Amino acid sequence: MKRGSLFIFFALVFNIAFAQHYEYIDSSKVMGPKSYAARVKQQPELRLVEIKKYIPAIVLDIRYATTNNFMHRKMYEQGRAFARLPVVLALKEMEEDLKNRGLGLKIYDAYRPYSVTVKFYKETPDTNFVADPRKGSKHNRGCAIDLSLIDLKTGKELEMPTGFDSFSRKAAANYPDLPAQQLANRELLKSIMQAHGFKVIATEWWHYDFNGWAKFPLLDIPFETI
Ligand SMILES: C[C@@H](N)C(=O)N[C@H](C)C(=O)O
Ligand SMILES: [Zn+2]
Repeated sequence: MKRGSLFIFFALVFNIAFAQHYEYIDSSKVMGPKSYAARVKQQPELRLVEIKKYIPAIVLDIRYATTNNFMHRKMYEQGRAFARLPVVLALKEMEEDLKNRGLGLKIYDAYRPYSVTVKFYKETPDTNFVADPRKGSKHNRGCAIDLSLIDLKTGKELEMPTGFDSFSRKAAANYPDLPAQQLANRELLKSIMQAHGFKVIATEWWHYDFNGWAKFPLLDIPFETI
């Protein structure tokens, strides 16, 4: 065998041996760090960016970087929030609108690596509240944000129907039987998010998908490599 062919042969064997394989999905549907880097070189306008860098005043409460979450353990090494550039630009516009009303944003979660979605599902296989890893989550595409509103004067969250990740009926985006102030706050969040290109999911008042999410592939990239 010629040297060139030998090199290609070993490169292929190496790739097959070390490529990431997933239990629930065709592995070619999930981008790892290498293929993501190649893709964003061609389309930098679709890259993941750190939300704080674009919106410094945004408040982060990244629950999966703490033990205060439904898994009761740290799922992320770092309490950081990333999303695709168009998502972050929409959030930035929204934050500017909100500032004029004395309100701000608090983020609980944004881009989430696919392998974390798999861990969620294995422990809580309830697809009302946790994405099915056969399809992946919009979070894995860098196109979903879990968030709430805060009062800029006090820094406190506006009163909402439930806490974050309360996997209950009351958490539904249209749950009707609530105190007037909670309903008003939830609906305010909904109308502002809709006006900026986001859509709430039926089961969780805090979870918003960015319109056009389907053109962004699923990713499994740790925060440290972004
Ligand atoms: C786990 C919860 N915060 C969430 O994001 N649920 C949706 C359905 C998801 O996993 O995409
Ligand atoms: Zn979510």
